[in-house]
Amino acid sequence: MKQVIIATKNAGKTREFQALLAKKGVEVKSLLDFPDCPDVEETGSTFAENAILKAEAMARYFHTTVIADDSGLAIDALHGRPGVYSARYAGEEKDDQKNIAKVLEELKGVPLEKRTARFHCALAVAAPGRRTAVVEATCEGYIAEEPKGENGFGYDPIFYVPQKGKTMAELSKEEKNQISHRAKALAKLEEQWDEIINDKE
Ligand SMILES: O=P(O)(O)OP(=O)(O)OP(=O)(O)OC[C@H]1O[C@@H](n2cnc3c(O)ncnc32)[C@H](O)[C@@H]1O
Ligand SMILES: [Mg+2]
Repeated sequence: MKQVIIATKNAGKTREFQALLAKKGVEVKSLLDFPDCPDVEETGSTFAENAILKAEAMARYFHTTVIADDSGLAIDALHGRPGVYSARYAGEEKDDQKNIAKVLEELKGVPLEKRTARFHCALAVAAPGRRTAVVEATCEGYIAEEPKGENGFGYDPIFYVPQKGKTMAELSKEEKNQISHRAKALAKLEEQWDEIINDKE
């Protein structure tokens, strides 16, 4: 069985990688499968730096190739916030509802045309003794006036995708995986794929 470790403790990201990589016949393990693995401090100032920190720490820990995802939402009217602080925007407890409420409060009274935003995803591939590779992608949209939809995770209920006429949380998993920042970044790893996967008996 082909396998890859994604260095994330986020259940929503894990589900998306599982769906995206199932098509290739690759089994995804995330850090949720390894409850004892250490936390990595995200001290970088960019998505790429944080993805590299997480990937390299976990490649050392597991002695094998890992992919890390650092992602978040950049809102133009908020000068790019929440940005690299997306997970903890409303506090250390990483509460999606509180993060959404904080963003909507900050954007109160801002008209739709000024509510432009994008999701960013940086994926770092690290392996012991190898130079770490990074790819990045974005997905453009608007911040809705109120949350809508039950699918996805994080800021998906307030991220309006104009070409679909829906929020990201109203899209099916398959639809999100056709357009998302994460899917686009993963596609950029296509050429390196044979070196990334581990063959397990
Ligand atoms: O660091 P790991 O363990 O991967 O998990 P995390 O949740 O802390 O992940 P990040 O540090 O990359 O923070 C990303 C945050 O940005 C948001 N985010 C990222 N991708 C998203 C997506 O596809 N849809 C909605 N929100 C997303 C969400 O709130 C995440 O918690
Ligand atoms: Mg994190």
